[in-house]
Amino acid sequence: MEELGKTFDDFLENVLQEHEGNGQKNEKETDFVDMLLRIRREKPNGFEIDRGDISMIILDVILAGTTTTSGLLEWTMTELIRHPETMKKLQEDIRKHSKHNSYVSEEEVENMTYLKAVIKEVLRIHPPGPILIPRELSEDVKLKGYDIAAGTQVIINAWSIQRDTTTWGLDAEKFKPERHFNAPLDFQGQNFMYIPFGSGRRLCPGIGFSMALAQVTLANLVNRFKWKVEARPLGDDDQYNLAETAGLDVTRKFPLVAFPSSV
Ligand code: HEM
Repeated sequence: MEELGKTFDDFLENVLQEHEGNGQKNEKETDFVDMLLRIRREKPNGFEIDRGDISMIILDVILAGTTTTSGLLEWTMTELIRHPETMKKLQEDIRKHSKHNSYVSEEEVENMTYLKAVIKEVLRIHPPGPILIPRELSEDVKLKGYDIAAGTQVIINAWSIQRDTTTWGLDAEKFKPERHFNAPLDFQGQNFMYIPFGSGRRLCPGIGFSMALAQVTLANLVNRFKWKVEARPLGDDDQYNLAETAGLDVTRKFPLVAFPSSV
């Protein structure tokens, strides 16, 4: 573990040194690290950040922003391959809104309501961060007849909240994007039956970034190719495809191996 920490510190140090070497040459500033370095240099809002803060922000983005988004895409492809009808409807939605044959743009994705419902549904039954960030109570609380003392650590199980049949109905375990049509649920965590990005002060700050990335990547993967997985010779495919890892972020236990062919 110490070794890993040292390697990571070296990696962050190299990234910073390389970008500091760029100075102000990167005028377009499309690079996230250059942008942070400019904020440190120019303090545009009177806000100070130091080199240590920048390292920690880069670390946050790498730790919190990579497997969550790639896991979401892997679960989405898994569910689409398990549900060919949904895959077909999604392809129709994409083709209806996209002018190009070769790619789907970020602007076009904005109008794809079925695509958004598919992603919402995947975040409901496969939330990549299923137990949120643990909270500690700052004062004694009485909740639904339970006394919870100040200092108690509370773990919120979004995974099970989002599969609760009392709020989601008897088919809560079923993958059904249509349930999000005309539903007012968003990702802001104000409706506690749906909290894939958490809620309150610690709400995920990466919602906009991860949604933009996931939507446009998914639209292009589905629009351009037909996808197929190899049938497993024996055993229950669902048990294999839906097995989850354990941990703070939860991905597929057995990676998805899918083969594209042209449409
Ligand atoms: C599908 C993608 C993602 C999902 C499902 C997700 C989910 C979550 C969840 C559930 C939390 C805990 C919120 C809480 O406890 O209330 C969280 C926190 C966080 N996420 Fe994300 N996240 C995703 C992508 C990203 C990305 C792309 C970034 C950064 C670029 C990011 C950065 C963070 C950070 C820094 C925190 C900690 C916030 C804090 O403690 O105040 N996440 N995320």
